[in-house]
Amino acid sequence: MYAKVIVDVPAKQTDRPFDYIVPEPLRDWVAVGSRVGVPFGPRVLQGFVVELQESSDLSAAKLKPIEQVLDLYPPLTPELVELGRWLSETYLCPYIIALQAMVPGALKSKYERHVKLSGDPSYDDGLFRLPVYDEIIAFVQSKGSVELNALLEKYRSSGAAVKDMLSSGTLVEFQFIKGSAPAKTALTVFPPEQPLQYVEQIPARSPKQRDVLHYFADHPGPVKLSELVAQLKISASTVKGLAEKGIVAIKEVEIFRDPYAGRHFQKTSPLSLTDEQQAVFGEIKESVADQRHAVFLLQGVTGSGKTEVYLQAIQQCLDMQREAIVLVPEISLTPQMVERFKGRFGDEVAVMHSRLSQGERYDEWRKIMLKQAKVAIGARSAIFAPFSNIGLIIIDEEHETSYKQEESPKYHARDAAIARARKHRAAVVLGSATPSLESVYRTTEEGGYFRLLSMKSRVENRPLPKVNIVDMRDQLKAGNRSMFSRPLYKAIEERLHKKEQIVLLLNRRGYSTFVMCRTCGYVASCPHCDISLTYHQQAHSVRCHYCGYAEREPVVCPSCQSEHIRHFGTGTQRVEEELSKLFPGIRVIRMDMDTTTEKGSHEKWLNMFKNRQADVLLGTQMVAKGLDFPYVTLVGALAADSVLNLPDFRSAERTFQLLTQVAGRAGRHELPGEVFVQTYTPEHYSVISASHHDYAAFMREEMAMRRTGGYPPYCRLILVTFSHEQLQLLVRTAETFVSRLKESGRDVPGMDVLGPVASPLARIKDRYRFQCMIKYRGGADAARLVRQTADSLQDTVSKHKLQISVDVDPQLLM
Ligand SMILES: Nc1ncnc2c1ncn2[C@@H]1O[C@H](COP(=O)(O)OP(=O)(O)OP(=O)(O)O)[C@@H](O)[C@H]1O
Ligand SMILES: [Zn+2]
Ligand SMILES: [Zn+2]
Repeated sequence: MYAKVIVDVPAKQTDRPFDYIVPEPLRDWVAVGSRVGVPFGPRVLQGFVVELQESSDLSAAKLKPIEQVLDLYPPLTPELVELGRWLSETYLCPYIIALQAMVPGALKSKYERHVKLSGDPSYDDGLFRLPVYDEIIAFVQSKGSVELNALLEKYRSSGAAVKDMLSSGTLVEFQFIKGSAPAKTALTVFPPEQPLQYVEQIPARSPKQRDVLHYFADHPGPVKLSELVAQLKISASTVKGLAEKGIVAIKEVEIFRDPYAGRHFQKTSPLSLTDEQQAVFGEIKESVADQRHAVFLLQGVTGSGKTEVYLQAIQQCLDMQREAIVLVPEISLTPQMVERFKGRFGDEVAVMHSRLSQGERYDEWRKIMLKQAKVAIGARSAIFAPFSNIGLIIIDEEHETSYKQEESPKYHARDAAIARARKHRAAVVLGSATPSLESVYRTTEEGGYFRLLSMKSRVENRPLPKVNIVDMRDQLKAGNRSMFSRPLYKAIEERLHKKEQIVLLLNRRGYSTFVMCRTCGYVASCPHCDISLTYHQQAHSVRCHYCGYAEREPVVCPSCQSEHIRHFGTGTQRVEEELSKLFPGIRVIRMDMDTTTEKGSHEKWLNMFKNRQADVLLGTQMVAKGLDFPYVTLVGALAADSVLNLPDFRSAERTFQLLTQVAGRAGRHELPGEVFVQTYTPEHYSVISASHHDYAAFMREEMAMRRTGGYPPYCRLILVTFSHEQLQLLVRTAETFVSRLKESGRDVPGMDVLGPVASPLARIKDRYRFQCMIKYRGGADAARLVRQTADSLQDTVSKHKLQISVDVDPQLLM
């Protein structure tokens, strides 16, 4: 038997399957999707089996055997192996990168450098050696092989000897693939069927052993040894004594690290649906019941009860013995959200997100693999949950940009979901109050086969909050230089008085705090990137958000030596300071990148707010999504235009989405809500239609703009970014690329190559950046040409370490 293996070398030359012999003893272990160790040149590399064959086109004499199989069960299903191919072709990345993206981090290849003895250690070359040489030889021999770092650690003062032995060939180095992430096990006690039957056999001087038997009489079934010991206040040797007598058995059993262990989830039952919910649910249910592939775009206003529809649709799917995946944006994957799913489906839910430790993530993934979980809920990468019988995939807040991965493979989870659902004949539900234009377009005859479902009112006909637009230019004219307009100020005062709660949104991007000299206008900027440094209060430092460069906040201007240099702008920290000044005693919770890095902090803040230990929840986009707190009656968007001014054709869409989402946090329960949107561009249609909750009006206007401008969804885009330290070489390569692509794309209808131009972020980490944009309609022709053209520049690229990055359907144009 032969296997085709994709090896772990993400380069153009190796981006194809290589044939290997499957040796007899490994036959039962190797399957499509197995992770294997294979010899490749002088090394042993990790790879994935993508095909098995009875014969090979190459002669067996030329082929090498697979050396090891790394996991008990293949980490990828054949369907995922196939999806990997689709990802690599669609998003133009090496196949291995796509395959690795689908397995948990704990399984990503880790190579260790090991050493072993080259030959017979007793061989004496007659040369004088320090005694430590013999010690090292004896040590390595006793172990067979040793990790190089461990050896150097042990013989710390004899590093030179080790090096010497490596160069003389006494020791040889080889690479060793670290095997599968260790599953965690626990000693577990298995009781006999009739525990009390054995009580007589226990001598009276061992009353504790009798206690154990009585315990099992009341609690039949296996129990963790540690738990039993703690419960009965006995020692482990008591239980071992019983095991030696053959009364109980102690075995090592695999356990899952449960990130939600010890947490009780209130069991919930299905709510009776509103008419609108019922209508929507009916359609989804039918498609799930018929095992028919369909994509539904569910547009439901904030608070219309989309989540309840998801829950009932999942129930339907589980009833049919099929599995479900729920994607939510990372920042909405709050404990509140998890609770709603765990509350309904209990232990059948596996949760996958980046705040879990690698071990926890791995165990959640294994629960799916071993069919102990039927529902996977997680951020983007949960779309690769290794289920084999998917009935339903839900993508909540489908418009979110975080569904597009920024690193290779630059996939969009929405399209990966559709690709998977097709194979499984599953239904896809894309839910949002503000669906993306791309998805809406695909509900039209011209654009695709999505079906539009909508829910226009909130549950129990609660009114949507009243939204007031505040023109900040008027505020300035009236002499108010504060970041709070008069109306918002009054509204906050009133809520504090009534002990109601407030959510304040400040979008960080474009509004972070920078350091400027008032005398000469100097702005502290990163020496490696073309971007200003951001002020951080805690360390009194300034930092670059792209490369991590940091320095102390300057006290004199480096340019003119003036002392009038200080931090400016309205970061969340400044808003917090100003709030405390204006409203002494106000209790503020600030949620941004700085306050939520610690594990569990996100949850802690939200719990405090939920328990009304704070008046204000202040934050970045994090506070705009998914939160459902009954006492929030006021929402303020402090700088609504911060997104609008970004150089991106989606800026109006993003503004509309953000304002709608944050406004949706107010008045979701009995108390009515009110919203203030502070802006310098109150006449903009995205601001006006958000204030009227008028999605249709926004959509009409925005679609027309895109059609005229020739932007998605009326065409598709590929963004190609070039980067290098030398500007000239960079520009020359980018120009060659563009002219070659134009030449080869002459006959592709509707293809347009723009650029090259300097990227909006013109330099990162000392590398200049140029980009070109390809607009096209329809099929994969354009993508194929882009790949070919990039490949034709391969020589320049590898010779000068130039980088070409290709982004199909880009979400960020920086
Ligand atoms: N059929 C129902 N009967 C009673 N209450 C319901 C019903 N459906 C949902 N709710 C409640 O209404 C509130 C809003 O529902 P939910 O959070 O699901 O809305 P949503 O559409 O997901 O909102 P958003 O998009 O703003 O997150 C929740 O508190 C939910 O428990
Ligand atoms: Zn200065
Ligand atoms: Zn930098």
